[in-house]
Amino acid sequence: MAERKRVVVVGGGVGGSLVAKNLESHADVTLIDPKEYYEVPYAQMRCIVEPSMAERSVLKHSEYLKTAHIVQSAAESVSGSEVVTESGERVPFDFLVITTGTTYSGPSTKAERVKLYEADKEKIVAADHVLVIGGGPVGVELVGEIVVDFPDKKVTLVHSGKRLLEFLGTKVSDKTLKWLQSKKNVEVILNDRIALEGLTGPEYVTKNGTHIKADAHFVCIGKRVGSSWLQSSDLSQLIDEEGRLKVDANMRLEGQSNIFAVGDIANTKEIKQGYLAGKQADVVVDNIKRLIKNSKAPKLAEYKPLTSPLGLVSLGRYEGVAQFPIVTLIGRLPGMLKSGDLFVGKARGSLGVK
Ligand SMILES: Cc1cc2nc3c(=O)[nH]c(=O)nc-3n(C[C@H](O)[C@H](O)[C@H](O)COP(=O)(O)OP(=O)(O)OC[C@H]3O[C@@H](n4cnc5c(N)ncnc54)[C@H](O)[C@@H]3O)c2cc1C
Repeated sequence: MAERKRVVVVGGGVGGSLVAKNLESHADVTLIDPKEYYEVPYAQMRCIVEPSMAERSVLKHSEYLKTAHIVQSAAESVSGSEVVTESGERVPFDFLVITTGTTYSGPSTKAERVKLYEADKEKIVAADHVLVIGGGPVGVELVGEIVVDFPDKKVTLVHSGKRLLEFLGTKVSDKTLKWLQSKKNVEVILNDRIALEGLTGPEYVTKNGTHIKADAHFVCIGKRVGSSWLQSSDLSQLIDEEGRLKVDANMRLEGQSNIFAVGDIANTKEIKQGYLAGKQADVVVDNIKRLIKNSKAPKLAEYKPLTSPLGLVSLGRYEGVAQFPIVTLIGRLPGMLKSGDLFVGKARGSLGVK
């Protein structure tokens, strides 16, 4: 019998967990991730107000992977056909899939992750006034969770951009601003910022001189693309000006026959979303299977980037705001699509876990 091919997946997030799961019965798969778990990212802000949800939204890699090897360490570089980890392991590959989306600096065990959510909730419970910094999807979703579960708290949202949720269209921004201000009494400060160095409180001063007295703050600003670990390898030539990896139509790194990228790290021309990471993962799984079967230039599947941005942002546990191709909706209807379970059941199902 021919030897099984070695597939190394770097990053255990939305894309990496799916690639590892769907290839483990076809190849000798190794997943490299600094955490012992995959976390459904869409539920993160709910976990802050309801930490017990993390029992379902945080899954140890060992819960959904049956035969794949798990190396719990950050990858440090790619050297020839090996991935070198911070823990000093050298993991050889026939196929490499890079899915290190955005940089991660949180806890590495599930128990610590849950504890952190409990501490976050206590912070909110003890506060009369909560300050949220950053009006992208993460900041807006957190504010939504707080105002729905803790309607008596005063909440201030400070955002450096001129509108909220800039990754979607202006209709989404306008409707969301109105929902927050008129319906939920949130103080929204746009076009202003709070310096993050030495941030303590309870007195916060914005760049434009507004004073905010708050008992707790949360920083929800965009994370960096997770490609810095590749800087010292030959693949660094394939990092674009945004820090993403240049991929071809088959999701392979440009000019590479056996190295793929999936998810936020890939420079596909579209918004960066988890459901797109899932679609890319399907293409990569398909292509690696084809290459395993027939290494002599088989026809490979192509990934078609999204042409009009679709987006769904939850506003607490009942409502949401959605941008579809021809209509933008806010309220219970988009909320029904996401805000209850936040796709946790779906994500668990796609990894074969009930
Ligand atoms: C609150 C919130 C709500 C969201 N809502 C939606 C939504 O409704 N719909 C939607 O489609 N998208 C949503 N997104 C966006 C979505 O989560 C991302 O687009 C998606 O997670 C990208 O997947 P990924 O696999 O590229 O990276 P990630 O899921 O970010 O995973 C990256 C993985 O790489 C690992 N890693 C990083 N560096 C290294 C290294 N050096 N070595 C090894 N491993 C490393 C990390 O530990 C992590 O496991 C939301 C995001 C957040 C935070």
